[in-house]
This record gives sequence, C-alpha cells and structure tokens, in this order.
Amino acid sequence: MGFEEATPIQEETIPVVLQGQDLIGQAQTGTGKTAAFGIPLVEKVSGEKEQIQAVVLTPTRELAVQVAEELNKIGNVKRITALPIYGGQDITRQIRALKKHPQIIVATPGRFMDHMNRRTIRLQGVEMVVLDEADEMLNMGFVDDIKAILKEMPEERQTLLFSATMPRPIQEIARNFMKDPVTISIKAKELTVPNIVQHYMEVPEKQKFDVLCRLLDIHSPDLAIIFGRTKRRVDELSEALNKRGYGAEGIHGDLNQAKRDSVLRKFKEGTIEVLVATDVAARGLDISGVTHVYNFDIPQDSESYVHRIGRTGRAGKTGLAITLVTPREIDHLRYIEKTTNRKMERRPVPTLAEAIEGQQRLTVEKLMETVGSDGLTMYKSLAEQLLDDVDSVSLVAAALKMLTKEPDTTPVRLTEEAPLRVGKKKFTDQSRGRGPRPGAAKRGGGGGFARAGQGKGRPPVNPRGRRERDTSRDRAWGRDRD
Ligand SMILES: Nc1ncnc2c1ncn2[C@@H]1O[C@H](COP(=O)(O)OP(=O)(O)OP(=O)(O)O)[C@@H](O)[C@H]1O
Ligand SMILES: [Mg+2]
Repeated sequence: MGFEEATPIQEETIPVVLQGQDLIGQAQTGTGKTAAFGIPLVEKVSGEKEQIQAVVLTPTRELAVQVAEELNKIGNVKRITALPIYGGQDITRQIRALKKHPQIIVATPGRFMDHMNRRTIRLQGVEMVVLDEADEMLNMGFVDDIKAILKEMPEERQTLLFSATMPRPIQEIARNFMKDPVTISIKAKELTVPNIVQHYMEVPEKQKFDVLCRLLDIHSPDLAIIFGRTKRRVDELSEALNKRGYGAEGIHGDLNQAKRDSVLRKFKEGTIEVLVATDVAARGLDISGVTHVYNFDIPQDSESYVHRIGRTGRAGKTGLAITLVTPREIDHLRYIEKTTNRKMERRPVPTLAEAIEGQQRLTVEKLMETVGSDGLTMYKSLAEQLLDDVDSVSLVAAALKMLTKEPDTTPVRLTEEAPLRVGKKKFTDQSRGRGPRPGAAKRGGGGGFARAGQGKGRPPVNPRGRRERDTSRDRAWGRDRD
C-alpha cells in the first residue's frame, strides 16, 4: 500500500491486538487508525473458515464503505474479504453478498440489526468486534443499538475501540462492553494535529455567506469541505454557492443513498471542488486533496470540531481550517479552544479587494501556465493582428478580465440560525437524532461529557429575540446521522 513505516498508533496497537487483548485506541485524526485495527484483524482471521470472524461498526454509511475498501486492500494478499453493509442499499443484494462468506463485515448499526433480526447474518463465528469512531458509537444516539448488537455476539470475543476523541464518561460506558481493556493513547498536547492551521473570524450571521465566498475566492482550494449546522442549512448553502458560480454540492442524511454516493464520488474526482456537509461527513472520511475546511457554523461541541477539521491535514499533509463565529458565539469558541487545548488564531474578515486579488492571482497563474504550454503557434498571427489595433497592456488586461471570476453579488436566501451558546441545556437523546425517548428531557446532562457552564443554561434566543422552545431547537439542530 506504499506505507514505509508504521504510524505511532499502529506501532503500539498492532502487537497488543495480535495478543488478543481488548483495547481502546486513541490517536489524532488522519494518523492511520484504520490500519491499526485493520492489519491485525486481517492477520487474525482465517481465509479457510466460511464464517464472519470480525465485525467493524461505523457511524455512517460512507465510512463503512471506506473502511471496507481499506480492509480489502490490506486483506488482498491473504484473500480476506470485507463486506460493507449499510442502510439505503438494496437488502437482497446484501443477503446475496453475505452468502459468499466474507470474513469481515463493516456495517452501520441500523442495517446490521436488520440483518440480525432477519437472521441473514450469522454471528457465532465472530471473534473480534471493532467500534470505529467509538465515542460517537457509544453516544446517546447509538448506544442502545450497540448494546443490542454486542448481546448477539459470542461472549468470547475481542473488542476494540478507536477514535480521535474519547471523553472520559464514554470510556466508562465502554468498560461495560470490554474485558480488562488496555488503553493506548498517543500522547499529544492538543487534540488536533499540529499540521492543521486553525483560524477563526468573527462575523455577524448576516455577513457569513459573503465572507465565505471571499474566502473561497482568496484560497481557491483544491478541495474544500464546508460544514453547516443543519440539513436545511446545507441545502441552502450549496444552492447559494452554485448561484454565485462555485461548484458545490451538499451531503446529509436526508438525501437518498444514490445521491450521497454520487456527490461523494464527484467530490473525490474533483468534478465539484466544494462539499457542503452536516456532521454526517465529519467523522473518519479520508479524502485526499482536501486542503481547506470551513466551519460556516461553529460546531456544537469540541469533538465535532476536532473531527470536522480533521478532514484536512491527514497523513502528515498540511491543511487550513477556518471557523466563522458570530459575536454571541465567542464564548462557545473559547470553550472549544479550552477543550482541544489549542488556540485558534483570530483573523480579520477578508475584504472585497483581497477577494478580487485572489481571483486575479489565479488568472495570472493560469495564463502563465498557458504561455509555457504548446499549441500557441496557431494563435500568434491573430495576436499580432490584434496588436496592430490595440496596445499590448489593454489587450492583456482585457484577457485577464475575461478569465477572472469577479466577485458575484447575486442575492441568495439563507435562513438564519440561532447562535450557539455556552451554558445552554445539555443535549438530550432527542437532540441526538433518534427521536424522543421516555425521560429524555429530564436526563439532561447524563451520559454526555462535562462542558463549561453546563446546567446554568437558558434556552437560546433566536435572532429576533424570541426564546425558542427546546424541542424545536433540538429537532432543528439534531445530529445528522445514519
Ligand atoms: N503507516 C502509514 N504510512 C503512511 N500513510 C498511512 C499509514 N497508515 C495509514 N496511512 C494513510 O493515512 C490516511 C489516514 O488514515 P486513517 O483514515 O486510518 O486515519 P484515522 O486515524 O482513522 O483518522 P480519523 O480519526 O479521521 O478517522 C489514509 O489515507 C491512510 O491510507
Ligand atoms: Mg478513522
């Protein structure tokens, strides 16, 4: 696979996993956790047994596909196959694929339970279970599913948990599912990787979109991901970006799987350079060439921040992450900085002149590239003719103008979001996207992790100063997940 040496998490976990121990593995985003469990998994399963021997659970469908791909690459020489099983895909096709006896299944919990209930998946042979993005999987929205799944697994099994973030209360929950787990945490001063430059800009809600457009004009990112808070936000943002001439598409949990697949494929190929996403794309996705991450809306918690910005700066590459924060959300930003132990650098809002300059620079680069390329001969006599009538500076200026994407002020429609504030009520089961559960509202802070000012909160005030009811807020902000 072209790897020259093991990353620290791989070096430390592979021997422990091979010995058969349960393990909690924590290391920063993009540092090779997939292979850290994938290599020993492939090593331990037998190609001769026609049984599922390992199950990896992931929070999203796209991640299930990606992890299965990586395991198939690792397992190739040993002829070990990993099958992804996830919602939104034809179940009869999955049943047929299951009959071919893959050794490893990579699944999202919902669809995995479907197969369990239909008895189309046999689990007696399972020796290893991995929870990738374990803290997310053991969070309120998923934990009941995980419990139900693990109950069906043989007692005698090895359980592995991996994530870049492992809040202590989640580790406590995890211990209930594990036997004397070893914790391997790659020590780092900060939760985020040092090769991601982190900036923030204070921008009133109404100006955020223009600022975003200017940033895109200045940076001209190869591939960028823009995170929005809600599905509606993502839809509106991608439509607005297209109106202003950017190649953007959105991804979130309300789109059908075919659409989600095609958007992600186009982004990976570079057909679109901007992916607008909810937190559904925050975890685990490894897309090479993502140079910029923009938090159009500040994330709800520091874990979300860590994972979102971790979509860039992977495998030692550099990246830039910019968070837009409204004046009322500054405390929330400070709280994120405190939890990640890393300060974001405050940057002034870019000016229109800087945006124009950025685009002009891009044009000059393109022009100079063309100057150095072949095939100009047939244009030269035309150029000479033009120069008889127009002076050279005017001619080049006209060409530059034509080639430059000048800032566009086409009006766009974005519904305002209420600000996120520190000290607000803790998220409940309901807010985590799985619908109301009995007593959810009362349980407030239970099962989550400590947050600055927790419990002192008031409901947020919407932009017109009206208080919003918690339930509607929770629904609108509810985590987007599979
Ligand atoms: N030993 C290695 N040498 C070089 N590159 C590696 C090595 N191991 C993994 N990689 C590459 O590093 C990239 C990131 O790996 P991976 O997706 O496993 O990170 P991760 O730690 O799981 O990140 P996240 O927390 O975001 O899920 C991948 O493209 C992977 O192929
Ligand atoms: Mg990962």
